[in-house]
Amino acid sequence: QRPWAEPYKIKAVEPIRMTTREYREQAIREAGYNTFLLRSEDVYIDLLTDSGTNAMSDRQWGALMMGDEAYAGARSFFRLEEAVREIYGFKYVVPTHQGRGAEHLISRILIKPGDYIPGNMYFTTTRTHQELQGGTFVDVIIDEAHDPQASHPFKGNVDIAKFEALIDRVGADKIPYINVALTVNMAGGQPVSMANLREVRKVCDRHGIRMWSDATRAVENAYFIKEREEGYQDKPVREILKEMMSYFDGCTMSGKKDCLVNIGGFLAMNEEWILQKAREQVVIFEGMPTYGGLAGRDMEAIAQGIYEMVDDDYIAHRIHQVRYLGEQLLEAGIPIVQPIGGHAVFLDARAFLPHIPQDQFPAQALAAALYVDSGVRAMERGIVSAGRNPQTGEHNYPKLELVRLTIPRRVYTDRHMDVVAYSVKHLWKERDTIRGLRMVYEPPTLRFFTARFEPI
Ligand SMILES: CC1=C(O)/C(=C\N=C(/Cc2ccc(O)c(F)c2)C(=O)O)C(COP(=O)(O)O)=CN1
Repeated sequence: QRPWAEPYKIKAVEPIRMTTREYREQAIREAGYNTFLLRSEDVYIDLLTDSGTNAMSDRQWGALMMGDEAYAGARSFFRLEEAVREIYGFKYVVPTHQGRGAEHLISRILIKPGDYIPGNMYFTTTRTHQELQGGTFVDVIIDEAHDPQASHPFKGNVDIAKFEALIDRVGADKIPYINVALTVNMAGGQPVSMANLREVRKVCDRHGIRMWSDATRAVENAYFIKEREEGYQDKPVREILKEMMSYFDGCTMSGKKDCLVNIGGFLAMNEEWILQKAREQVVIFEGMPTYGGLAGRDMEAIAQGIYEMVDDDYIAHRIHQVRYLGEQLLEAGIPIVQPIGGHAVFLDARAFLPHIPQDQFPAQALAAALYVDSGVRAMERGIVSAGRNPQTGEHNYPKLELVRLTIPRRVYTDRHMDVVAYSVKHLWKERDTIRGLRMVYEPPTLRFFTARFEPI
């Protein structure tokens, strides 16, 4: 079996350095045991996020020089529009500074106070913008998604019965749209099948409910359909993505993931009245509709990234690199979310640290311990990220208490993955020495970004 190699060669490098353990113990203390508060220069291998941390290609860097910085009607906007039309298939697009800019616009346009927005598991910024408009997020994902060890091939699927039960309970006129995330970040980067998209479309058509996508990692989703769904093995990912998006009325997009850029996003749609509304709103919050908070050069980079992201060799390598890390941990008997997701390996912190109760923040403690052990930065995706219930003020207690090892695109080699695996295996042997944390500073919203902790 010929070994996998990256389908690219390196043209520029950015030195990284390993620090000492005592240095890292000091650094994590100063960062309040919150990996978000570490300085990048103190991080050896940065697996905090795949958002905006991807390497651009020579063509993308070259495209920056072609950026048209005209305030209105920039050429670069029309190149972005053309790429979205060709690859995603939507008629209209409004650029935004990043994904949550698009979430903000669509929430303001479609959600009225008292509305319900069903979705396949929550995402932090998505739910926050729905709640800011007086909407209530309702989780309609299949039960398997909440079980880290359940090995369902499409754990991101919408549970049609749950969706229809919500419609029966509150009425279709209280549901402006269903938000289908492709893939489902908080479930472990899990995909939705094409068959499920068709079923959701049928329910939406029957009740006149719009079908919206959070298409942030839709190319990874397309790759899983190619691998796992009958009839798609011989189709290029580009074709699978186009079919997936054809079931939707529109999408929000964080270009910082699939589209291989460091900043940027967009709202895309097929209905002209939504385009009109988005153009009215975007000038208030992001900028003219032909730049939406982005420089012309950013739009050029996104357009080029949209063409590169559907290259079959590129996406196959991307998915396999994540799997390469996950499989090493599975071989060592380390509990991770299965099947291995598209953008990250998720450690099951509840199973990793059964001696730490959830309100002592096991995933937060594990992420901090990993950094001290090896300078690898991961992200907490458990009770801290789940925040508090707006009605009761109580912690939300998610079933999934996870540490996300998120692999940026085209940045690290498999040797970096070996270093990460070595460190996680070492921690696994020493897991009984890891202690719980108490939160000593808690911000009111999206607390995980800036909260501070101390060891108990
Ligand atoms: C599926 C989806 C995302 O993954 C996403 C972002 N993701 C990030 C950055 C991040 C966001 C929120 C956090 O709680 C978080 F800790 C990390 C991430 O690392 O995964 C956005 C929003 O896109 P924006 O970041 O371009 O605005 C919308 N939809």
